[in-house]
Amino acid sequence: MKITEITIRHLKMKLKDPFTTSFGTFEDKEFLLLEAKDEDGTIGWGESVAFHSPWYNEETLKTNWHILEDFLIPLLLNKEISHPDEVNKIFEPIRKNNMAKSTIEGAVWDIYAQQTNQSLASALGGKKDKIEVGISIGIQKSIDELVTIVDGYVKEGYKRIKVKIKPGWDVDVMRTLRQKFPDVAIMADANSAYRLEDAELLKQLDEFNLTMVEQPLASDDIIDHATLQKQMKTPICLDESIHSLEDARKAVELGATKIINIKIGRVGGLTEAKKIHDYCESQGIPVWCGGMLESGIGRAHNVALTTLSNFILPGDTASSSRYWEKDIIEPEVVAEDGYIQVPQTVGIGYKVNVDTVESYTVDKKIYR
Ligand SMILES: O=C(O)CCC(=O)C1=CC=C[C@@H](O)[C@@H]1C(=O)O
Ligand SMILES: [Mg+2]
Repeated sequence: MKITEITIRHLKMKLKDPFTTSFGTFEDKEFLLLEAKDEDGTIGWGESVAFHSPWYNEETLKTNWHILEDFLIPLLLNKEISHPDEVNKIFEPIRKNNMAKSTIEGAVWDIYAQQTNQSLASALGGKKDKIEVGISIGIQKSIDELVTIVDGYVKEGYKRIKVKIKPGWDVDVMRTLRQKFPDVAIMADANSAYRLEDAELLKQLDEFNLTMVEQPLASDDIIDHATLQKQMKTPICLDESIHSLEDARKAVELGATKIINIKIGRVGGLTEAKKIHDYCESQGIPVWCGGMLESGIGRAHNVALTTLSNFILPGDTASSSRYWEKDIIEPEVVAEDGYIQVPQTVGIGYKVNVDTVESYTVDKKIYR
């Protein structure tokens, strides 16, 4: 396979529900979409999960465009490759910038799956024909509002409820949710809002039988999470701290985590995501697929990855309709009673509606 043309588009899609983070509240999702064409004219799609601002990690939409245009595309364009696993090797001279690397590698995987006449799930070695999914809910104005939202999603059949916590919005919130929903799988995502000094407070969460507490401490930490895990019954799940197989190995060996949230973009692509999955499986560490408010293309990649055997916990890949009035794929991703049927057609398994893509496109550049 030889990639002969790449198109980068900057899309701006209005979110149905504003997304609140430590950086503020976003009404829109702005992200890069990458369309790769090979010498036979086969087209593959990849999505950058880098946000418009560097609040989740150091990458942004603009840094991704720069790294893709000035380094990754020149390295890959018109180079003969036989398998997507080679892309990581070609990108080795470029440090970090995992989300930029993942954007282009995902498109190569899509082309490879089409050329080998199989679904992306099958190309990755996935066997499931449906995947279990949960829902991630942002911080709300009041606990009552949160309870109403959770109630709606539980009634829709989502298998796991993820809520964000931060100092002042944690123990009381989780106590109320557990009282209202005694039998629902509930987890908390702290997005590094706490310090090791908060251990006594975090230990209070052990009372609520949570499935996990995600990334309670610093986004570049492993050692303090190991200290905290020794003091908590609730399993710690790492997200932002894990950028590679090596990070996962060190975290597991140090006892810093009992569960890993795999996000394809954060770890540099599907090849590395699969390596982390396989290592965790060998160590008895369950994994699940995190979300980054993806459009249908990133959502499709997440669905395919989640078909691998050790994705045994529900992920954050909810229905397209939770995020978008109109997604850019047909059919849209639909979770019914907490399950998504895995498309068996070749490639990512969903048709990309290019007219809809163009309707959301605010900037575009073609590289040959
Ligand atoms: O895609 C989804 O719906 C999940 C989004 C989500 O929970 C997150 C996205 C990015 C950073 C965090 O806020 C959180 C996470 O850490 O998983
Ligand atoms: Mg997280």
